[in-house]
Amino acid sequence: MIKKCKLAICQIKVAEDKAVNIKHAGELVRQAAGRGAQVVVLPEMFNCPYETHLFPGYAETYPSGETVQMLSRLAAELDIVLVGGSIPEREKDVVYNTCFTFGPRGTLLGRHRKVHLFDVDLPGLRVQESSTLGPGSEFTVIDAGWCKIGVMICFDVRFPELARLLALAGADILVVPAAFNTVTGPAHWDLTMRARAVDNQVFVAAASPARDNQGGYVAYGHSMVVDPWGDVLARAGTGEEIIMVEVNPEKIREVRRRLPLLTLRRTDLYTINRKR
Ligand SMILES: NC(=O)CCC(=O)C(=O)O
Repeated sequence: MIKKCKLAICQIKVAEDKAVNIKHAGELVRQAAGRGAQVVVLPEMFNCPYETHLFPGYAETYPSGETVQMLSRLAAELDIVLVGGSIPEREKDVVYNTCFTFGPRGTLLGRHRKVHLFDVDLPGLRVQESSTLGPGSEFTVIDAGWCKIGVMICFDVRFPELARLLALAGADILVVPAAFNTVTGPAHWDLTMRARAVDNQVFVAAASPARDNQGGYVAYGHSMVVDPWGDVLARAGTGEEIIMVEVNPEKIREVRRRLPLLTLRRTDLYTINRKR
C-alpha cells in the first residue's frame, strides 16, 4: 500500500534546443529533490517544443537516447522516483509520445506510450498528432515503492475508461504529464483532473510545461495536484515553478471508506445487450 511521500511537479519552460531542455529539466529536478521530493514529475514533451512536425527530429531510442540516459542517471544520483514527463521515442519506423519512469537505482520502472492521440479541429486550434506519432496500446501501472502510479499522457486523461482501469489495477496516483493549451485549458483542465480524481478516489498529479506566448502552441500551465476528494492541494501559475505536496495515503482510505464508490459499482449492469 501507498506510504506518505513528497511529490513535486516541475513546470518547466521548453526551448527549441533539445540539449538546453535536457539540462534545464535536470536542474529543476535537482532543485525539487533538494527540497525533499521523493517522487518528481516532468511535463509532456519536455525536451521538444510541442509541434507535431518536430517530433520525429527530436525522437530518440531507449536505452541509448540522451534524455533517457539523463533521467536514469539523475534518479539514481538523487535517490528518487522520476516520472520523466514524455519525449518523442522512436522504435523502428514509429515515433511514440512516451513517458519513461526511473527508480532510485536508475532502473526503468515503466514505460507508457500515449494511447489516445490528440487529433482535434477546434476554433483556434488544429492538432493532428497522428500525422507523426503512432499510438501506444498498453496501460501502465508502476510499482514505485512509495505508491502505485498510473500513467496517462495528456489527452489520455479525457478517457475515463483508462483512468478507471488504472485505479482498478491498484494505482493510488494518476500521474499525467500533459500540455493542454490556452483554448481547451481554461474550459477543461481543472474539471478533467478533478473529475478523474473524484471518479476513482485517487490522487491526480498533472504536469504542464510553463507558458510561452511566443511558441506556436501555447501550453496552459497550471500544473496541479488533486486529492481523492477533489480538493486541489497545489496549483502552479503559468510560469516556471516547482509545486510540491505531501501525498497522504490515509486520504484514499478515508474517502473510500465513507463513500465506497468502487465497491458500490453495479458491474452486473454495465454491458450493453442489444436486443433486436
Ligand atoms: N497534448 C495533448 O494531448 C493536448 C490535450 C488537450 O489539450 C486537451 O484539451 O485534451
